[in-house]
Amino acid sequence: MMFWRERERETKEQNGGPPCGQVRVLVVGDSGVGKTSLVHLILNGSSIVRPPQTIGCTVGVKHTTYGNSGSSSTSIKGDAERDFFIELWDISGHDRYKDCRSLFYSQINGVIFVYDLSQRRTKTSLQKWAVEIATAGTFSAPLASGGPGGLPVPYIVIGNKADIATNEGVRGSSGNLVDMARLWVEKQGLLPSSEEIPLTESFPGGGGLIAAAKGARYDKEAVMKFFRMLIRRRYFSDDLPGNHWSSPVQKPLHGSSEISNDDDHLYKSKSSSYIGDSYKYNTLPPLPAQRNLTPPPTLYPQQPMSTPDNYSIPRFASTQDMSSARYKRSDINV
Ligand SMILES: Nc1nc2c(ncn2[C@@H]2O[C@H](COP(=O)(O)OP(=O)(O)OP(=O)(O)O)[C@@H](O)[C@H]2O)c(=O)[nH]1
Repeated sequence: MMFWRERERETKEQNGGPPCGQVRVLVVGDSGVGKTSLVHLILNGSSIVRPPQTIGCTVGVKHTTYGNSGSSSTSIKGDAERDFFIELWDISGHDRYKDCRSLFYSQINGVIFVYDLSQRRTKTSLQKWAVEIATAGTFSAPLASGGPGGLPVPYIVIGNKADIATNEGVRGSSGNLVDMARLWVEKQGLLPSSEEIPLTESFPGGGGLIAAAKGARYDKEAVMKFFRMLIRRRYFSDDLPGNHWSSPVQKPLHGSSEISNDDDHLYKSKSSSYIGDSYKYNTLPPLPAQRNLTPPPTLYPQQPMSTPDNYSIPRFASTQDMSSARYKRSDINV
């Protein structure tokens, strides 16, 4: 038995590197915007009814595969399918963790910014989050130029709670609406792709809710594409020195449905609930210290306290939105 396991391991290693890999994604945004709910949905495909308030940071891990034995959209020529783990670091948005949360900004491959479509200030404060991460974080496989606030890794922006936002985007939450949202999250998390969205009568809300559910289902695919893009950048890009499994025959595919351009800092989604933001990028190149950090040999979750590269990188800090109001959990009336 040991013999075969050993042989299998050797074969995989001869095939271009260790059998699995890992990318780290921060999930950030103001308290109560729905980060924990979103992570739970990504990991489990179902809603969480009463998410606890995150204390500091919670890490969830999603398994996926990437390589030529998967779907054509994830294929890499000449490369066997491998296991990858997406670490989702759900950072508490509460102000009480403001001074210590930079502990978690280590070896970042990508960022998911989350805001509440019904609370406009949660969107404007994303710039502040971007500056904080860019200033205090260390990055794996950084981009050649910085994004919002100097952030040197790809990111997506997710507008959550589409079910309670009006077309104008500013309506406060109410208890009933939150209940409706829970119902919606349950439905959209459990629906197989072939199944129709439930009839209008199933929901107390009407067409807007159904549209939101449809949009969210579509965007789950967008999130997976984002993860695959991060895997490709870290492990299959010829441009990044020190990456595992990079070889002339392992060039990234540039399929039309994939996020193939590394300069696409922001993944732009067309759907209603995942909304691309038109950040203006500054033109600062990444500092030498931010150049590609050597990835670890396996994909097991990294321990933030033991990471040797836990240092601060002084970067240009935007003053935009520094005055954004505090967002209280009570504002969403849950
Ligand atoms: N209406 C509605 N409510 C949602 C949605 N997603 C999450 N919620 C609710 O919003 C509240 C806050 O959600 P969380 O996931 O805990 O928010 P968070 O961003 O992780 O909050 P912190 O842990 O404080 O940073 C909970 O009551 C959720 O049920 C949604 O899409 N629509």
